Amino acid sequence: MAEPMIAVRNLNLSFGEDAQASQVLFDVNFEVNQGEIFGLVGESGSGKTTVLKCLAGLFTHWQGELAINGAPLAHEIGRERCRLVQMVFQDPYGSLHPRHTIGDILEEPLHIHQIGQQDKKVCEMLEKVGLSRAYRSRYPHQLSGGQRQRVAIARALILQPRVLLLDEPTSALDVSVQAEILNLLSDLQQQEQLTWLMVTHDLGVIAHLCHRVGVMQYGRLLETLDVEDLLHDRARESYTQTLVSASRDYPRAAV
Ligand SMILES: Nc1ncnc2c1ncn2[C@@H]1O[C@H](COP(=O)(O)OP(=O)(O)OP(=O)(O)O)[C@@H](O)[C@H]1O
Repeated sequence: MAEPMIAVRNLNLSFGEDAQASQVLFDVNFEVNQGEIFGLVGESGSGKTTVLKCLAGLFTHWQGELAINGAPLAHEIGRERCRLVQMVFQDPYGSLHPRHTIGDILEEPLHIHQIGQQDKKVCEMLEKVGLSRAYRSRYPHQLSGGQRQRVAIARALILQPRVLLLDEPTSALDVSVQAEILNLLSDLQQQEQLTWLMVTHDLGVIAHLCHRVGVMQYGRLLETLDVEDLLHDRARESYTQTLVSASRDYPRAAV
């Protein structure tokens, strides 16, 4: 059988030391296949973002095994990891350098990885995310929230990663632009057959994009299930059923 694109095995992580240590991930296990979109859901503080940050190399003191396409990830982040795994953050306001132009922001990863044809690649990537090449000379504060998130997505994709990690990619955006960004993400995923792991609170986002879902509570993965089973009340765990019904009662509340 083919290796999963993402493998998370017995992932544990604590913050602090000795008596002050607080464990936030407990033996988290799941796999995501090539081309699949896997959603992580669960209440605030359950550890979803922490799992993404371990895979992205933003936390390095985890224990367990992480692998991309069968190759184990080292704890320290290297250049190769950046080419394999990229992350899009929730807040497009905070994630782009305010004094760099959009052109600089998109060229920087190409420069670091010594990839040629930078100008051409930046223009192609802008076009892919629905922005004209005129945006290259603009600064982040001159863009709308939706346009900034398009730039953040372009920056994440410019190195052609195998895996994209998305942390609530639409929740900081105005409701009117959320659907635009979701449609863009969905188109890009189909074109590139990328593997995605995304954190979301929004049942609508899960229904629109995800194939399978992992449900987290208190740092543990309670169950994984197909999105169809989640949406049709076929979850095994009563916690999952409660999350889904809470989200139906309050469509924009936490799932
Ligand atoms: N750098 C850190 N230092 C100490 N504790 C942290 C740190 N980052 C996260 N935590 C703790 O880890 C736990 C899990 O946080 P995490 O951000 O992964 O939750 P989450 O499920 O993504 O929540 P949300 O949906 O609110 O983003 C929380 O209790 C949080 O306080």
